[in-house]
Amino acid sequence: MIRFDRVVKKFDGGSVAVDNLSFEAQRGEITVLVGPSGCGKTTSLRMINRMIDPTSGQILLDEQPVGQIAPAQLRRGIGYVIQHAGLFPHRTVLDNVATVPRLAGWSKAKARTRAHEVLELVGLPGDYAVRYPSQLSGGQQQRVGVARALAADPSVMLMDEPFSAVDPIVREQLQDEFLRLQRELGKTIVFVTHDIDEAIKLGDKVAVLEVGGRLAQLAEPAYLLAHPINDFVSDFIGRDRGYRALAFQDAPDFPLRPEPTVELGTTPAQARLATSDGWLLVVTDGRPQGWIEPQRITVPIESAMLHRGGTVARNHGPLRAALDAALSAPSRRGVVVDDDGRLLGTVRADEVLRAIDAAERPAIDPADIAPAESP
Ligand SMILES: Nc1ncnc2c1ncn2[C@@H]1O[C@H](COP(=O)(O)OP(=O)(O)OP(=O)(O)O)[C@@H](O)[C@H]1O
Repeated sequence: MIRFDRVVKKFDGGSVAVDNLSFEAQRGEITVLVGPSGCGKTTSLRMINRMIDPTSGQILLDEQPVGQIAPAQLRRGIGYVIQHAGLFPHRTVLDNVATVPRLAGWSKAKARTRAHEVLELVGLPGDYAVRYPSQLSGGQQQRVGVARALAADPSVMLMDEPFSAVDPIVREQLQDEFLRLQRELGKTIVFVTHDIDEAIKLGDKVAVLEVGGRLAQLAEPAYLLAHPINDFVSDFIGRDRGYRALAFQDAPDFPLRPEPTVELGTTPAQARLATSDGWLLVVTDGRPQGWIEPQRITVPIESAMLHRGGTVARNHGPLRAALDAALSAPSRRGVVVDDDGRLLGTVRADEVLRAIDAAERPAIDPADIAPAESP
C-alpha cells in the first residue's frame, strides 16, 4: 500500500504543486490520478520514487516512509513507465528491457531470459527483441516501456501518461491488454492521466486533483460518475456521465427475442423465404456478422454488402453495451451474444431503458454529505 500523508510540494519560486495531499493507493489495485494540466499529478507520482522529495508531509510504502529508503534501492522495487516510453535509442529492445534486472544485480543470462519472458507477456515476442526502438511503432515502444518496468517484477508500478502519445485505437488496445495483464499480475499501480475516460476505464479508484494540487475526490469510478462531490469534479467528468455510468451496471436477464437470420452466401431466392422486419441479420456459424436490407440481396450475400458500425452486447454484460447495441443497430434491435460470440437474440432500446430504470445506482456515502454550515 502507498499512503500520502499531508504531502506538500512547493517549488523554488513559491509555486505550490501539491497541497496537503492525503490518500491511499491500495495493494493490488490501480489508483488513477487524474486532473487538468498542472494540477500536480506528475509531481505526486515522482515523489513516490523520490525523483522529487516533498517539502513537508510523507509518503509511506507498506508503512515505511520512502524518505528513509535510499533512492536507488527504492527505485529497484518500483517499475516506472512514462509517455513516449523513454527507451535507450542505441540499445536493442531486449537490452532495453534487460537493463532494469541488470541494475538489480541479475546475471546477464538471467536478465535476458527474463526480458524475453516479459516481452512475450506484453505481446512483443520473437523478432522484436533484436530491433532498435526507432524500428517500432509508438504503441510497440510503449509495450517495451511496460515490459521494462515489469522486468524486475516490482510490486509497485508508477505510470505517467503511458498511453497518451498513441492514436485512439492503439490506445484502447494497450488499455485492454494492460487490464488483462493486471488481472494476472495484481501489482500496486499509481497511474497518471489527464483523460477522464481513461481514468474511469482503468482505475479501481480514481483520485481527481484540482489545480493547486488539492484532492477533490477519491472514489470508485461508478461512484464518481454517480456522485461527483462538487462542480469542479462534475465539470471535469463531463456531460454524458449518466450514460457512461451504465458501463458499470450489469444487464439483467433481458426478455431476448428470437431473431431470424441468414448465412453469408445465402441466395436471393433463399433470402426471400426468411421473414424479417425491415432488416435481416446475417450470421456465420451462429455468429452475427452484420445487417442487410432484404431488397439489396440481388446476389448471394457477401460480407462487403453488410451494414457496418453496429455493436453487439454480451449477455449479462454492461447495460451500456446493451443500450449501445440497440441504438447502433439499423434495425433498432440490439444483438445479444454469448461468451463465444454466438447469437442469443435481440433486445430493443425501450427494454434496456426499463432495465436501467430498475437498476440500482451506488448509494451515496454519508461522509460525502457536507455538514450544514453554521451561521
Ligand atoms: N521543477 C519545477 N520547478 C518549478 N515548478 C514546477 C516544477 N515542476 C512542476 N512545476 C509546477 O508544478 C505544478 C504541477 O506540475 P505537474 O507537472 O506535477 O502537473 P501535472 O498535473 O502533471 O501536469 P500535466 O498534465 O500538464 O503534465 C505546475 O504548475 C508546474 O508548473
